[in-house]
Amino acid sequence: MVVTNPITSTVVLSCVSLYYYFGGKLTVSVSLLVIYALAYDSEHENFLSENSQEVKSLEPEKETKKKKKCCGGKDGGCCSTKNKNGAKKKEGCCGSGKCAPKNKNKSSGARSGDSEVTEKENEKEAKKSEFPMAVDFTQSFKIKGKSNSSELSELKVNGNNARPLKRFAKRIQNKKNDDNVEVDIIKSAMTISKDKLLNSQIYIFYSSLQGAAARNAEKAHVLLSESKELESKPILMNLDEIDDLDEYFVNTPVENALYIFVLPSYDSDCPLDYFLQTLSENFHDFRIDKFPLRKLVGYTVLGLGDSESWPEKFCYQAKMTDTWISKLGGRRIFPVGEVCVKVDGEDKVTEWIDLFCEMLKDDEPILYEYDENDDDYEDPEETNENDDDELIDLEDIGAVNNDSSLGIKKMVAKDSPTYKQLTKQGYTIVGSHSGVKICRWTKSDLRGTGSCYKQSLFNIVSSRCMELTPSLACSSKCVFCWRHGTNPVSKSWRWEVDEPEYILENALQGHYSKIKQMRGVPGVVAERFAKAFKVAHCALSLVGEPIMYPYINRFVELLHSKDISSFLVCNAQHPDALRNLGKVTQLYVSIDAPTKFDLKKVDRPLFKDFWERMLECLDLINSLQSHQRTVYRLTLVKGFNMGDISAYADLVERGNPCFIEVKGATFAGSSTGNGNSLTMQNIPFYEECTNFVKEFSAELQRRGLAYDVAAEHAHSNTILIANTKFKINNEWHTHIDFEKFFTLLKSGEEFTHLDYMAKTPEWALFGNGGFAPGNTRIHRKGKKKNKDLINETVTLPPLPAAI
Ligand SMILES: Cc1cc2nc3c(=O)[nH]c(=O)nc-3n(C[C@H](O)[C@H](O)[C@H](O)COP(=O)(O)O)c2cc1C
Ligand code: SF4
Repeated sequence: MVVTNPITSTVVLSCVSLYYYFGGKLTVSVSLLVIYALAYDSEHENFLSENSQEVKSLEPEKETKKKKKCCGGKDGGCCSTKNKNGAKKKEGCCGSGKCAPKNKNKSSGARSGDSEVTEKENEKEAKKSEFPMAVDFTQSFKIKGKSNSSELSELKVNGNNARPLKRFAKRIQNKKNDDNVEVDIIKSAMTISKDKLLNSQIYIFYSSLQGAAARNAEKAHVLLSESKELESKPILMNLDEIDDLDEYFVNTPVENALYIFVLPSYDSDCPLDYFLQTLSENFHDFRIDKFPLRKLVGYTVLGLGDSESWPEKFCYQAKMTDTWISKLGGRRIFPVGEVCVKVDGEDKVTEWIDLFCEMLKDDEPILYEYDENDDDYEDPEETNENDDDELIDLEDIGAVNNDSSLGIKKMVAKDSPTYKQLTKQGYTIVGSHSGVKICRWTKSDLRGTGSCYKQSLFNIVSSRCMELTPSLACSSKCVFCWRHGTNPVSKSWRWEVDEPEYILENALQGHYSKIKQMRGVPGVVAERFAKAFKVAHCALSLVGEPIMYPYINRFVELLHSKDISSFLVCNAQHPDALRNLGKVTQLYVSIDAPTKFDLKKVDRPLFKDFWERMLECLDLINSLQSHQRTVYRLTLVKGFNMGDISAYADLVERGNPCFIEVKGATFAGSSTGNGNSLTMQNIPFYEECTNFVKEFSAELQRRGLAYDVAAEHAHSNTILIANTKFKINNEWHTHIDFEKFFTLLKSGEEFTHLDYMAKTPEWALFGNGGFAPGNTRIHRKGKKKNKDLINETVTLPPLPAAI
């Protein structure tokens, strides 16, 4: 029996309850039911009889119920209710008010002949109706906007909504991030204008009291006038003779103007004061466009001064000019030159002008802003979101590649997600398996704010260092790796191989192109910038395992033939490659943990016999490769590998390296996606690193091993323990004499690490901080100063960001 009337349902339920209550006294219940039915019937005619009819006509009723729902048709769909005879009783549309014809026909034969007039009446009636209209709420859960059939089918096919919906959201997020990245790139790396710099009209402004600036401005004028590539002859102008400075510094004389300033500095009254005052006033004058000089194609400043007599105010007015022109919207297209007329002479001016002329021909994008924080580590969120969707573990690909039917593949093909990911992170992918990336220390050194720790420990100048790997693939997945496993992993080489010549040529090109982009960044030191175009060192590390590259020896030889020193870092997992390695300037072995158990935890190596492999490598360091300058690199991760000093000492005893470089890990964000669960708690403080090193050194000495703490670079939590054979006459010689290295190499004679060492400077010795003189230390906002590091630190006033 089907009971639909709510009152009836209540009565029946009551009866059943009473039946049970009275212990199955059916008679009582039935009598109560009959009494109620009689009473109800007298009030509602034929209640029982009508209900019995309803039961009989079950199928038509079903249809009636169905039609009470919104038809969900186009234009809002039609809603209708019918009376018990099946005739139209009430009608309403939940959307536009139009009834979809399909449903009209279906609902009843009586509807087929309805006229438009009737429809309108019905609409009115529906509006008057007190009953709520039926609404299909399933529509509310559909994804808004343009439907994407593939997304929807993905949702359907999967069956489990959680995962695809997450992926869907992720992709939307990716899209958003991609857009942001694009905007940022456009903002920070835009070229000056659509026109080439060579098509611009150059104005050379100078101011001079004693003639030096006038002479050098004239020199620039002559050199630029001789250039056949410049479309217009440059114009030379004495700032002090311009009647109305606004003609040039509020308005611009022509549309394609490019300004060069050749300026002295005077700490006493001079005409330049008026010029600088005018610029400052213009900047603060609310009636003037805030950035009037954005109309310029670009500008640059060459300062002349005297660094001996005015070290504190060296070229300060040239720097002020740079600041104001930039504040007024000018785009710096070349680093500010600072020439000391006493020390450098006028050759340096010529050098600056020559390089400037070279740069005019370049279409390379120019960075106008540079945030050092960008280089520290990638945004973990950004990296993580692609972990499971896009990045492919190349070990797995390797397995696929073993299928001979597929042939040898490229390690990182141009159209692969890994390629996209790595280039997004700033890598220049060279060929199919090498990468080059300008390191943050290179940028920092270019800006005069300090080199990396390898300068204090070994004499590497960061602005002349290229960071490169000939193998983006690695055989470990270290927890502290700043790539978060975005690089390919594999135990052995399974890919196409590029020739060393090709890699080096293109890597240098990629490196120089990134250096060029730095020419507009505030603070770039022109002299370092010029020298950066002659790479002197190559750090073969970056990401991946360089020693896996089959032609690593040929590659290193090629570097040396160009007077580029080689610093090769290996992960101690490839003893065969290490056995065959030729001479390198310095050979690193990463010792990421002192015990088998810890090493597995930290490095997550792919090899099952990883521990035996490492020990074999250490034996090689102590035998076949003992002629090399060998370094153990320890990366300290709190809670992972800082405990067992005695076990570390065992490894030192085994390999007997020249140096032990101890470095606190840097936080590269944590990522659960690839098992990297590091947090800031795992990053040791400098004091913890120094304590570790002192204990370590004491343990080595206790065993009769000749090691002691030698140098440091406190800024990057790095300390060097050296074998005391590098202490000559009680003075540490941990630095490298590069000239000597190349001379020895070219001589063809055999030589060892003891033949090209150089004295460690005072500032680099342990306890002195290791911050190289000639640089300005900048403390980042919010970063607590370490009381041990207060020597030679200056906090610079913020430079205006160029527009
Ligand atoms: C009185 C005086 C003050 C100076 N003040 C500075 C100074 O503050 N900073 C600086 O770098 N050079 C300073 N210099 C050096 C000049 O800037 C330098 O000699 C410059 O080449 C002069 O250019 P000019 O011959 O075109 O006037 C000063 C020189 C003099 C004579
Ligand atoms: S040695 Fe390494 S950290 Fe230092 S500048 Fe070169 S690439 Fe950068």
